[in-house]
Amino acid sequence: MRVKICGFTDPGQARAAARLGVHALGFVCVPGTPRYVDAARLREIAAALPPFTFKVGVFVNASIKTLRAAIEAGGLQAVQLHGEESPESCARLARTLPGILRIKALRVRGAADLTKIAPYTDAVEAVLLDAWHPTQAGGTGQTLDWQALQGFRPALPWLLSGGLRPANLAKALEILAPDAVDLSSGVENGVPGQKDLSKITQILRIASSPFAIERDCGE
Ligand SMILES: O=C(O)c1ccccc1NCC(=O)[C@H](O)[C@H](O)COP(=O)(O)O
Repeated sequence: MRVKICGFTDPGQARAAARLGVHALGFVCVPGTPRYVDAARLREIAAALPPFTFKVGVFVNASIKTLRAAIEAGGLQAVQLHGEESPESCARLARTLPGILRIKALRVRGAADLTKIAPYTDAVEAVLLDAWHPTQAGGTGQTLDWQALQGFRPALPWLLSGGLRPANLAKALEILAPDAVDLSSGVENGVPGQKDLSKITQILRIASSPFAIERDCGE
């Protein structure tokens, strides 16, 4: 099970997470949100990371100019799109941003929302299912209804996100079979953007062997 951790703001914490074996690191490039990193900070974090670290920028309805600036500053390999980006605009990014993987994030309130995924099948490389929230585009700590997603097998790779933490990851992986998991607030110490390396270590352990781990990761 691949693990993506999102919302790093500190170069030292990002480097430590990469060294622990986190597969992909995410950086929130959305001004006005609590984990926002601007281009200068993104550059600083990227410079602190070991070679070959997979870096993902997180955006909401960003312009091509904004995407390009962040890709350049952070040496990003992928963009994760949390706004109302249409399948057509995602498909166009293959030409405007060649070589950059596209992940479309969809906020899911119920099984009916899953019908939104099919139009993205040929437009992005992966979808990320996040929890629905009336005002926040991500990082909410809210979980999806995992039972309602049981048997979910989209035509493209998918990441499970939304409210995952050491105490519930094994349970989520008992019910669902995503290609990767994505976490943010569940591996923080209560302050947005401040990651807790011991929680990240627990997550990596659970993700590598979810059914062998006793659920002793109480909150
Ligand atoms: O994390 C944010 O602050 C954020 C803000 C705006 C758009 C997206 C954002 N996060 C995207 C992520 O990939 C998070 O990891 C995902 O929403 C899950 O967050 P959490 O429920 O806290 O694990």
